[in-house]
Amino acid sequence: MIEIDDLTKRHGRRTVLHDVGFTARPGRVTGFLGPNGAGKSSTLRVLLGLDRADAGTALIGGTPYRRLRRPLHTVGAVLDGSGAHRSRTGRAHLAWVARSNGIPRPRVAEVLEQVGLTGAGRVRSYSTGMGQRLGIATALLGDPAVLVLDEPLNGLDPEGIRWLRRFLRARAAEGRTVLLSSHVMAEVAATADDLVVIHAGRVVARGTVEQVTAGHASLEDAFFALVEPC
Ligand SMILES: Nc1ncnc2c1ncn2[C@@H]1O[C@H](COP(=O)(O)OP(=O)(O)OP(=O)(O)O)[C@@H](O)[C@H]1O
Repeated sequence: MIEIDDLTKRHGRRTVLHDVGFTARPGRVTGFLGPNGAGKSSTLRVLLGLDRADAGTALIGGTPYRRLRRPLHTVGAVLDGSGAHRSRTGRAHLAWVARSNGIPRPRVAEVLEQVGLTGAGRVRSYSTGMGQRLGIATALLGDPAVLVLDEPLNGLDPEGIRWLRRFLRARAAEGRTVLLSSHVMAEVAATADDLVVIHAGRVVARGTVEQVTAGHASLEDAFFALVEPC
């Protein structure tokens, strides 16, 4: 479970998050949707302990990230690529992360299998989709109940997008909490159960996909009705 309450974040005199609040629940994929600069990454950075909020709370399983005793076992995050060195193999990268977090080595083969990267070589030869899968494999190492992905669809081809949609749905079906930020509306509508729409640092809608799109032909229409000034 992810619980975000009244989050406010300022950079200098500019407020980039205004009382942002929402919940992402276990067993569901929550789409975090908004145009560029809306505040998605800022929210996720606070959630993942990379930045401090000026006010409000962001909890993962009831605890702020910085107080988690075993973060990799609680939340898996995919932010900017895999973070792997290009001259390493994906397997070597995962083995290194596992070792430095006290995760048993056999887990590496399990996560490689889960993301379909078993036979892959050095990271420098990876496509965008493979890099994304390696990031996801890294996030899964600690078998966390919560997965957070920031713009995971960027640069993926149709096959990669389909794979990711099925993969995230399967993780939610296992009872995990999946939070997925994106500005790709049609894909989010096809993947998510719940939506949180953020615009100019404020949550402008939240609810199930059906609730947020009610009265509109598509999520795209609902989105523009929410974010465009009348
Ligand atoms: N370190 C920083 N200093 C100043 N302003 C910042 C900083 N980080 C983010 N911002 C501003 O905060 C606002 C929200 O940015 P954020 O990256 O959270 O948006 P986003 O919804 O993730 O957009 P994108 O899809 O473009 O990544 C933007 O106006 C951005 O310029």
